[in-house]
Amino acid sequence: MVSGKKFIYAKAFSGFPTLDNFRLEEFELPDSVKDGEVLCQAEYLSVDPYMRPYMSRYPEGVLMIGQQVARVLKSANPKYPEGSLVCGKFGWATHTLVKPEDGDWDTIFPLPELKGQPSSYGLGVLGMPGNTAYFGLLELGNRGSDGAAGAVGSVVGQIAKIKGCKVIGFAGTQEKCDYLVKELGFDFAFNYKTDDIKESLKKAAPKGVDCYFDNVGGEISSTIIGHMNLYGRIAVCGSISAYNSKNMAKEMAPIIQPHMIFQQLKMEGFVVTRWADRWFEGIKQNLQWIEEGKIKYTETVTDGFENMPQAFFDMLNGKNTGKAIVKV
Ligand SMILES: NC(=O)C1=CN([C@@H]2O[C@H](COP(=O)(O)OP(=O)(O)OC[C@H]3O[C@@H](n4cnc5c(N)ncnc54)[C@H](OP(=O)(O)O)[C@@H]3O)[C@@H](O)[C@H]2O)C=CC1
Ligand SMILES: CCCCCC(=O)/C=C/[C@H]1[C@H](O)CC(=O)[C@@H]1CCCCCCC(=O)O
Repeated sequence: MVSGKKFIYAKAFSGFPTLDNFRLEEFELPDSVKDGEVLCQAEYLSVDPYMRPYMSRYPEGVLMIGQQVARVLKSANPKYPEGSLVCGKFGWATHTLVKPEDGDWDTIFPLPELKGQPSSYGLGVLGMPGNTAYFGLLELGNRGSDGAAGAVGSVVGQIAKIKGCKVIGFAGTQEKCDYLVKELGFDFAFNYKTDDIKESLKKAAPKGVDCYFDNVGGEISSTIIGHMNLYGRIAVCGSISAYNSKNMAKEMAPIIQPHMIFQQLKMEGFVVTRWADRWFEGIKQNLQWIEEGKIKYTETVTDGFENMPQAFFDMLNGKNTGKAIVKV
């Protein structure tokens, strides 16, 4: 018998996740596939911030959610030949039997041609996080990012540079700040754990901030918003500063409304799937920028499927630079 492994969401998250929240199980793989079915084997799995807040929508006992790049092991579906690579929302599992339906690209789609870039980039700059940066920035905002050294923020800042903006990033270590400025070409990067946000902004943006790409929420965001110029724009992408809170709805941050009113700011939240119909445009453009050397990208790779929870904790703790990935 050949078996696969999967992580079950065993106990609801409360505060920062722990090993108790997960249970590793084995399951039997089918010997063959039926008409239309595909059996996939994970090669790379993604650990993302959304997994922490999104799991509150699910009961205990379900498979942990998530996306992966997988190889087709067995196929009875001509769109997914054996040996080809797919991107699948298959959860934290080493193997997945799926029957792709027409139009259900959200569950599985063939990994696009990445022209020699690592297939794992399909979970990062050439996938959901890269598209979040591309559409979120170009459709809703511009310039300035926090959570800047991660999968989304690192691309946001580089696209903003491509578009001729002055870019300021915030990240949690001096090494990440050095990486943003020296490697990625940000104009300024500050350590939000040690630098005073107001003083940093006075130095880097003495005339104020026009646009803000918000990945973190909370006090830092309120401070940045308080430094924004007339008619400034805020793209609200995430609020990771509160994802591990026991009660996110009760988190307190300085009130932003007076500044929003007097500076007549425009703030808009988004989920990247809003641009599902343009998904491959984002991937194609980010790939072109990588090939032209205009976007640089890095990953923090954890080896071993069994280490999925640890990789998840590490990402939430800021141990990753660029995209946090698990290699099976
Ligand atoms: N709206 C949408 O459609 C999407 C939204 N998102 C959001 O974008 C944000 C970034 O995601 P992604 O790039 O994948 O993740 P990252 O690769 O940036 O990883 C998460 C990072 O967040 C930082 N972080 C952790 N805790 C805090 C905190 N309390 N305050 C500030 N920073 C913190 C850490 O870096 P550090 O060392 O700097 O602290 C960590 O490395 C998240 O909020 C996510 O939910 C992502 C995809 C789609
Ligand atoms: C307060 C929570 C904000 C979370 C913001 C965020 O990170 C959103 C990420 C989504 C993105 O917009 C598109 C996605 O793919 C991310 C979420 C995917 C959830 C899938 C859940 C279903 C499943 O896999 O079973």
